[in-house]
Amino acid sequence: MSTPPEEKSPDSLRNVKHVVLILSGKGGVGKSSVTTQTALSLINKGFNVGVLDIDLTGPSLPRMFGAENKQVHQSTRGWVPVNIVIPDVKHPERGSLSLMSLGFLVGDRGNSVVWRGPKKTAMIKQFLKDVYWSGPNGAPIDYLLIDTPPGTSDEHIAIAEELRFAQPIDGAIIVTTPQQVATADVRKEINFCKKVNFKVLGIVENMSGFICPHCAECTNIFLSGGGLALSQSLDLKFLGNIPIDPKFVEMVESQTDKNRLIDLYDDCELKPLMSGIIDKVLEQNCPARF
Ligand SMILES: Nc1ncnc2c1ncn2[C@@H]1O[C@H](COP(=O)(O)OP(=O)(O)OP(=O)(O)O)[C@@H](O)[C@H]1O
Ligand code: SF4
Repeated sequence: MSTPPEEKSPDSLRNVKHVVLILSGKGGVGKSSVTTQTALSLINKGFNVGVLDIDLTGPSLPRMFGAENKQVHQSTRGWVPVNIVIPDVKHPERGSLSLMSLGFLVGDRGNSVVWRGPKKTAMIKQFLKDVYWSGPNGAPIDYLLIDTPPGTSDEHIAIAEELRFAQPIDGAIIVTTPQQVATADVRKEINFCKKVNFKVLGIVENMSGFICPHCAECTNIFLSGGGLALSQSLDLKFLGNIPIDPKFVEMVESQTDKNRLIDLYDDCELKPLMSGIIDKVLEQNCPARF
């Protein structure tokens, strides 16, 4: 018997090899920053990356990538994401980056979206189905990163339902902060992954210490090490710590068309740390979707 059309894997993911979700129990722990840096790291390792910003309450990725004024358009194959990084002769080792965010559709960043459950769910499902993902010249997207809203809400259930037909997906990176690891939110997020059968690729402890802008020394202003302890107690992989680096925020704010985040990030103290974190994800050798 053939599969009913609504139960097919979303066509938009046909050209996507790996899907990774970025989750956090609470807002403001740096999920979007970790998504951004995961994307930058993967590009620097030569992968073609797609980023889907599904955080409908506060889509922040267009701002992080300095693309707030860019526009998406529709083609016969679906929404065409914004090209943030395309291969260039100066950096042949880099991959590409394309971004789709609700922020491009609602425009003004102050125009926050206050949709009720069913409308949100419908939007998320449409986002997963209707974006035409493709690398340069039709090359496959190696990694699609999905930046989800914080918590385990209706939106997450919608994502899980939609991705059920897009297996195998690699799984989820859980972002926490040193203060948050002791709370129930992270455990809830991990239980959610178990329930919907998403593999936890590992835990990242963000805002773990502070890099001094003067001497680059890292000081633990809050307790550190909770992320590692939590991973050990739940038998999950600990991917690493990312300290607060005021220069990272400065880089995000100082981008221009000629001075892009991908270039500025080369001088960021967080770059090698993030590279090590991503290596720990890659070494898990998750099977590609095709
Ligand atoms: N390691 C870091 N170093 C410096 N600044 C950081 C770091 N992580 C996050 N930030 C900053 O903290 C703020 C909140 O981070 P971010 O937007 O990534 O969090 P979030 O969890 O995605 O939030 P939300 O739930 O609102 O989407 C941003 O201004 C970001 O630039
Ligand atoms: S780490 Fe402390 S002592 Fe060193 S430069 Fe920074 S603020 Fe000053």
